[in-house]
Amino acid sequence: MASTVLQFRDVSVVRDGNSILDDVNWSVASDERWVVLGPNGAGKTTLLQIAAAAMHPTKGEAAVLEEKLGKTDVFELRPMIGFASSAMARKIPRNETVIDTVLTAAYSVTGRWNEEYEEIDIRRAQRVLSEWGLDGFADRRFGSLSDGEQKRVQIARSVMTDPELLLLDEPAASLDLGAREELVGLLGGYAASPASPAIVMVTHHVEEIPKGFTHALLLSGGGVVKAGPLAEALTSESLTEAFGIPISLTESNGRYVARAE
Ligand SMILES: Nc1ncnc2c1ncn2[C@@H]1O[C@H](COP(=O)(O)OP(=O)(O)OP(=O)(O)O)[C@@H](O)[C@H]1O
Repeated sequence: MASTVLQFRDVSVVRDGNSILDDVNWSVASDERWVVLGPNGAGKTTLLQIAAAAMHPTKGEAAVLEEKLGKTDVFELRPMIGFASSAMARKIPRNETVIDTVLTAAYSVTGRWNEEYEEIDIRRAQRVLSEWGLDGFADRRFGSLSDGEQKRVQIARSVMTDPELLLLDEPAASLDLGAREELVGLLGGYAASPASPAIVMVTHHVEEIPKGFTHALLLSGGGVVKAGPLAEALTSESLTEAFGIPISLTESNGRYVARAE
């Protein structure tokens, strides 16, 4: 049976007197795959920070993997959460090999020192690399990879620990069309597997929503415009409201295109 991996009740975040998130109510079940959309400054990254147990709400209550933030040891919680973001990627040493970039996730570090890795971890890292289309890349230096390959390594790293919740902050940002489609295809396959964890992906573009994603959360100005199953929450009307311009959304075979009217 599905469990609740995220439960936000009236969550607000205030910084310098500004409300960054405003009374957000949201819940994510273990078998759901969410896309989070909204204009620049809507609060998407802040929402992910709370989901990652990296930030506490100023007001309200957030539970992550059924543990209330503020009443649990976040250092025990964080290894159960996979998080791929450009901020995380910046911490990966450029000269780290791809296999070590993924392996070090098992030890919650970036940059291999003198750790001895278990054979079981090495085999898992090789399997994860293969799942993300990175066969033959194990000995390459992270900094020598293309943007698309680096993004896939970041995701491989974030699923290495077999997390119960996977958070992706703009995984397809800066990718060319071919690399984007390759990543979206891999994410779609991953999302469709019942063995995969709950996924929350922030993106700026509906074109980047993989098939197999089930729910959408639209944010604007720190507040929820719409949240729910994709077919109900992701519409021309909700995008128009979130972005403040008339937007027309079309869906074809599980993929989306949006443009201003
Ligand atoms: N520590 C802080 N102090 C003051 N304001 C902040 C702080 N952190 C974030 N903000 C502001 O909160 C708002 C929401 O930021 P956030 O990064 O969550 O938005 P976002 O939806 O992820 O934006 P983008 O799409 O541009 O990445 C922004 O206006 C940002 O400037």
